[in-house]
Amino acid sequence: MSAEPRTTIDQAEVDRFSAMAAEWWDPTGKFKPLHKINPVRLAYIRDKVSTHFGRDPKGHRPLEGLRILDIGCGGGLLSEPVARMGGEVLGADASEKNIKIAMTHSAQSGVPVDYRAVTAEALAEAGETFDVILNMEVVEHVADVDFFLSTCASMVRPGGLMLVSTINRTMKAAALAIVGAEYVLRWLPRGTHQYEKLVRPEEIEGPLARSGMQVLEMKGVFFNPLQNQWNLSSDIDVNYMALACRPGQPS
Ligand SMILES: C[S@@+](CC[C@H](N)C(=O)[O-])C[C@H]1O[C@@H](n2cnc3c(N)ncnc32)[C@H](O)[C@@H]1O
Ligand SMILES: [Mg+2]
Repeated sequence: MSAEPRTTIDQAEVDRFSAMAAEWWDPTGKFKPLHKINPVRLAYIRDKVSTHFGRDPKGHRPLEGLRILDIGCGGGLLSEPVARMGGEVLGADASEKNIKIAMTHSAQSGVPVDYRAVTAEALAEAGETFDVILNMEVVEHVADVDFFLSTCASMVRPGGLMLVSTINRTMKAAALAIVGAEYVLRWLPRGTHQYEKLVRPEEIEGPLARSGMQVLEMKGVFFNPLQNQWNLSSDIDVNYMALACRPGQPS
């Protein structure tokens, strides 16, 4: 008897996102926190990716010609603005419903993105490779973090980058990102994040290093209630992003 193939899909998680799919592009809906955090993470992506590839971050289309995978793209909140910066974006999500919403939105806005309802393991199996992989707010929702990250890393070309954002598994994150955001402020539906599924920095660094990648920096992202906005921070106890590269020359 053969063993079940290894999968990154946690079906209950994918179903939860599918059930909310109609709200992806509503800035006041269930994905409001992602809309609010978008400016700071898009600026970070633009800066880091364009600088790494020798482009001018202030240029018109600084990501022109780079092949970019947005894994777990949801409704495309990142895929579209990254495509506007010139990236050739493949938006992949395990939920067909999310992909349908993303396709409809991109058809309406006229921003081309190659959306596909596939997993990272299916893309890797098909031999796909990328200059940049955006892995934003997904690791805390998958079935097998190690397999998910190493599969994504295997698709990063020499000289390429991967960005991973998630929530740290700390008491501070439980207080702010779960109790605060889901129960007190009600920014997110209850049950969006489970404490055990949150991901520590070393749990990202480990599989990436074993896949031959080098973590260049970890950056915190913190909500400032006085400014009512998210900013970069040196505190990685709650929300944070990891930037990693595969050594080598970009082709
Ligand atoms: C919190 S959303 C993040 C959406 C987007 N990356 C963003 O930051 O705006 C997580 C997404 O990951 C998707 N997802 C969960 N498990 C996945 C898997 N194993 N492979 C691909 N996508 C997955 C969900 O369907 C959902 O759309
Ligand atoms: Mg999340």
